[in-house]
Amino acid sequence: MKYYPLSLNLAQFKCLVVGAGKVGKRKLQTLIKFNPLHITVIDPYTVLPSNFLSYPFIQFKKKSFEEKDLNHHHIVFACTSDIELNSTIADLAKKRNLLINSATKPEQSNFILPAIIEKKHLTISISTHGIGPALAKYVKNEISKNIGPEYDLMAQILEKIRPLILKLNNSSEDNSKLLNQLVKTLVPVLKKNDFQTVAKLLKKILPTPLIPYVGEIVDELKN
Ligand SMILES: C[C@@]1(CC(=O)O)c2cc3[nH]c(cc4nc(cc5[nH]c(cc(n2)[C@H]1CCC(=O)O)[C@@](C)(CC(=O)O)[C@@H]5CCC(=O)O)C(CC(=O)O)=C4CCC(=O)O)c(CCC(=O)O)c3CC(=O)O
Ligand SMILES: NC(=O)C1=CN([C@@H]2O[C@H](COP(=O)(O)OP(=O)(O)OC[C@H]3O[C@@H](n4cnc5c(N)ncnc54)[C@H](O)[C@@H]3O)[C@@H](O)[C@H]2O)C=CC1
Repeated sequence: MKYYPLSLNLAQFKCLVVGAGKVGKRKLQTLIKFNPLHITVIDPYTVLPSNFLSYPFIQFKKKSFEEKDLNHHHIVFACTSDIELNSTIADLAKKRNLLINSATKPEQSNFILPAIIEKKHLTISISTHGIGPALAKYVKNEISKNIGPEYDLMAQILEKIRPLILKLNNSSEDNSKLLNQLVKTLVPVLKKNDFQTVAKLLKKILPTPLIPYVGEIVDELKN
């Protein structure tokens, strides 16, 4: 089985997590980082720790799962210790065309979760297509060792400069060439924290109308 990776805007989705055990809490911890519209957590036996309850978008219901709990939700995580129940939840969710992740049986899910490296402006997802989550976790730790602050700094520059470049109304081809050149040239210099050279290179590479922005952009990197 091959899974297609995509990045969801969770601000538009209501999530349901059934089972607040070890796995349910891990899924919840990841969801929280990505600003979901709402999360309902259901568990009849385990109480959700108070650190989770302080989020205004999380609602905990100390009850057993019922089909009507699926109402108004878009993404469902079946994380109970009851394999049969996870399977039932998956079937019901699929009947309603919901996104469903079963912690026990990937083949019952229509999406699975990758291991992620989460930086301010960069997310790296690693999946083994369900073959070996421990391997996904290991690769994540290996890659993490090589991901320093330079990529976030580059993203910070792009956040400012890319909209301005696009506003110049040059061809897509020219924009692509310029932005690829910026990234390729600046990342190695950002890695050395050499902001003076970053400013010099920006002035050299950017189109003339954008040069006045360089000082402000580089100052913000230092903060
Ligand atoms: C298919 C998938 C469905 C899904 O959950 O989305 C799935 C399924 C299962 N996981 C199981 C076990 C473990 N899962 C982890 C860890 C993680 N599992 C995650 C994702 C996924 N797990 C999806 C595929 C991801 C991919 O494509 O690689 C991560 C990446 C993301 C996350 O969960 O947020 C997170 C990394 C956290 C991190 O980054 O640190 C560890 C490691 C550990 O705990 O140390 C173990 C023990 C070691 C092992 O078994 O490998 C079992 C057997 C349960 C049992 O034995 O009963 C099943 C069921 C089955 O495989 O049938
Ligand atoms: N996908 C993954 O990454 C992993 C999946 N698993 C699988 O995930 C499942 C859960 O594992 P853990 O979280 O470690 O178990 P756990 O025992 O820590 O948590 C299970 C939770 O399900 C709750 N539960 C039981 N019946 C329920 C019901 N009717 N309605 C709502 N909640 C109910 C329990 O109260 C408990 O809090 C297991 O089937 C396990 O094999 C385990 C490890 C990793």
